[in-house]
Amino acid sequence: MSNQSQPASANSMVEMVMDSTSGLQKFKLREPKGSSAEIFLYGGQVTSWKNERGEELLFMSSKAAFKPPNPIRGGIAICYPQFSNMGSLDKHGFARNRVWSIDPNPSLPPSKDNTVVNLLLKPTNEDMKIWPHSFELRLRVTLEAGKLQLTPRVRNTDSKPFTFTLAVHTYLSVSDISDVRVEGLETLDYFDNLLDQKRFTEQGDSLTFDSEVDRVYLSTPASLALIDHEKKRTFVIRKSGFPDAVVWNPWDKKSKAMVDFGDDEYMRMVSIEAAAVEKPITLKPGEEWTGYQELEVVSSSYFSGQMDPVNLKVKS
Ligand SMILES: O=P(O)(O)OC[C@H]1O[C@H](O)[C@H](O)[C@@H](O)[C@@H]1O
Repeated sequence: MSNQSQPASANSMVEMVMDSTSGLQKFKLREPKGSSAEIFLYGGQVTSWKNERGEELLFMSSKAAFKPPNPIRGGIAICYPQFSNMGSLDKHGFARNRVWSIDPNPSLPPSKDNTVVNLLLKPTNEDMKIWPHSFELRLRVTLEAGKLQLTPRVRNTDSKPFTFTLAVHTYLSVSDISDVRVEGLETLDYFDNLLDQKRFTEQGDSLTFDSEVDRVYLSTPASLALIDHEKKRTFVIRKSGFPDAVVWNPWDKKSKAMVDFGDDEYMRMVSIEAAAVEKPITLKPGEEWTGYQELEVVSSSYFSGQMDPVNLKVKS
């Protein structure tokens, strides 16, 4: 068995277990300070990230179907090789509907504490029929105290170039959608998926929610922040390799239309996704692309909406 099933250090642990409810295989990670994460081989999907007090930081729907070939409604999914309906494939591509494997050759330097899982997805013959490009999609998930890091990589193992879009579809858990704000998107242009992907410019000081939101923000900064007033908690989303950021909340009507989502669950989640959407990525044979998304959770007492997400300081 891979060394990923062994204790990584004295107090950190990576083990592979069978999820008793779904019968699917998953990794359980625990780092020395006591925070934990779970990653399913199905979809390469992160389904849980808990702080050291055992509080869940990601949103997972109570109606999520852990039954292939359905995508899992919540956690963090990799949308590849197509974001949303921007191509001929089913929405968000097929990576989230496939069983990934353990990456035998992650070829990345080991991380400090080593609470890491390395996954790999290669196309099947069936996949090649709908998307005829040979690739290796890797995902490294690293858990540190207060931080969850995802490093997706795509290698072209074909003899001709191919082009893809990719998003790290992250459902963050919030106390009340009406009481949170996203900072870092001010003055940016976005495509509004609710208005035929027309381009607009963000006018507000920060993004708040009082109706359905489904936007692709363009040329976004390396850090964004989601401030949860009631929980006095801030998620900092740091990213590289991803120029865009998708922000999504289905609100009440769409929630009712989704079979794997509770009618009121939109109140307790917001999806913020590091994404490469506006300018699809082209890889020549042998080339590799690397992206990175880090989530950090910090306690916050910022009520002014004036936080600088890069430095985690209140702007003067
Ligand atoms: O229902 P799903 O296929 O999982 O997609 C859920 C959502 O994902 C993204 O955030 C898109 O921008 C939305 O348009 C979509 O509704």
